Amino acid sequence: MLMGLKDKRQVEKNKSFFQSVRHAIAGICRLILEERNFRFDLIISAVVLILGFIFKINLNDWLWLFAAFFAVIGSEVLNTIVENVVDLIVGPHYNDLAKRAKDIGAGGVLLSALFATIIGCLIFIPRIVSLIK
Ligand SMILES: Nc1ncnc2c1ncn2[C@@H]1O[C@H](COP(=O)(O)OP(=O)(O)OP(=O)(O)O)[C@@H](O)[C@H]1O
Repeated sequence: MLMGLKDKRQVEKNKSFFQSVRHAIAGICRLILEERNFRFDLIISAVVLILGFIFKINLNDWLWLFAAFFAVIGSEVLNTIVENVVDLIVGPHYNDLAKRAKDIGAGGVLLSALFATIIGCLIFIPRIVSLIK
């Protein structure tokens, strides 16, 4: 009980590799439970994964899909960090620099989503077209 409480309010460095991993997993759980956009990205990724199996795409296409997937996830993680740090600093007050930082973070996510959409279209549209023909 005391250990758990101590762990919850820990501010010093992690003492072991397993403690680092435990905190990293807690971070991933937070992303899934608290970030709607992150959940949306995971659902889209699952759909694309299923499409990849259905169309039997090749290794090169899989590599591009994973690159796109991690680009979106990575930018979503960075955006969430920016949002949290900005909220920590300015709190619930309007601030021009806060708006600037959050809008730029959101812009990064949008750009990576655009990159992922282009990759998805380049991989799947020709296959869907040849299926229809
Ligand atoms: N403290 C602030 N000062 C000025 N503008 C702000 C502030 N907080 C939020 N905003 C504006 O509101 C927008 C949304 O805020 P925030 O990113 O916190 O919400 P969100 O719903 O978590 O966003 P997302 O859809 O990216 O998850 C920001 O992009 C920014 O334009």
